[in-house]
Amino acid sequence: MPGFSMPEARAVKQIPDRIYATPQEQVADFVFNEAVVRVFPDMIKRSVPGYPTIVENIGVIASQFAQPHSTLYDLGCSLGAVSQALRRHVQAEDCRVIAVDNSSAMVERCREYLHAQDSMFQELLPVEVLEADICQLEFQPASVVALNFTLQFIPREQRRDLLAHIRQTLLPGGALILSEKLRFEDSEEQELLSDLHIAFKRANGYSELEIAQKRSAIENVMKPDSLAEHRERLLAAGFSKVIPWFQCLNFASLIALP
Ligand SMILES: C[S@@+](CC[C@H](N)C(=O)[O-])C[C@H]1O[C@@H](n2cnc3c(N)ncnc32)[C@H](O)[C@@H]1O
Ligand SMILES: O=C(O)C(=O)C[C@]1(C(=O)O)C=C[C@@H](O)C=C1
Repeated sequence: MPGFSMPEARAVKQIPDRIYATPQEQVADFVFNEAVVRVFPDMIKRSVPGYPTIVENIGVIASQFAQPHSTLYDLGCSLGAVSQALRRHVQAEDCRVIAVDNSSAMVERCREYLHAQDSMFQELLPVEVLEADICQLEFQPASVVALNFTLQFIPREQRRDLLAHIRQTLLPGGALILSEKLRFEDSEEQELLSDLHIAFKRANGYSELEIAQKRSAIENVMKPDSLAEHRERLLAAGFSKVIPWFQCLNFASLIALP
């Protein structure tokens, strides 16, 4: 399938993530800084089961919801993997992509990667990369909004307002695509799926030390919700329907319809 060959991804230098490989006296809270930016493509692929499939299929799903003359948002874009997938798949007339992140290190590198995509392909959708807080953003009328592993980093008390704001910005026929790490209310399910996630990381070459230190680094900054919490909050924010389309271990992606 030509759409799945990801030529741009191959052009990105894959520096291995060794950030937590040496013992740290005190593990600092995780931040999306320059050190993380350097290894991010490797880190996210080895940490999130199904990540390449999710990213590519966000492009495919978006192509079904994109409306002519509208904006497509990639919120918490990091290095722009989702923006690149949107540009590979969306054919609707006169669309543009707005990618937003509040990490200046991410934004700088994201712009470089999107320029590289521009130099390799013709007739790509125009893209703009904004350094901004997505909770403070003035949205343009949009047909597709992607939050790919971003909402879990937004303080819990701000999540509902952000989703309500996104709902108000969505055009009829559009969609929000929301991917998140999940937590489970059933303790056996929680234990099994988080053990399997650890096994996934181990199978991808992370040591016990790396896994443990990364866990301490993210526990104060990344707060996953359950599927039921996501569904309730999306409905409370004004979405009419929530459709899970992907789950691998404790990572899932949902389509929410206006
Ligand atoms: C796990 S990464 C997202 C991965 C990316 N969407 C992808 O598919 O490769 C989370 C991103 O959200 C960004 N972020 C967190 N809080 C944000 C906020 N309030 N406004 C904008 N970006 C934010 C972080 O800087 C980080 O780049
Ligand atoms: O849950 C974990 O252990 C993770 O490493 C997950 C996760 C994420 O879901 O965004 C956390 C931070 C990094 O951005 C990459 C992956």
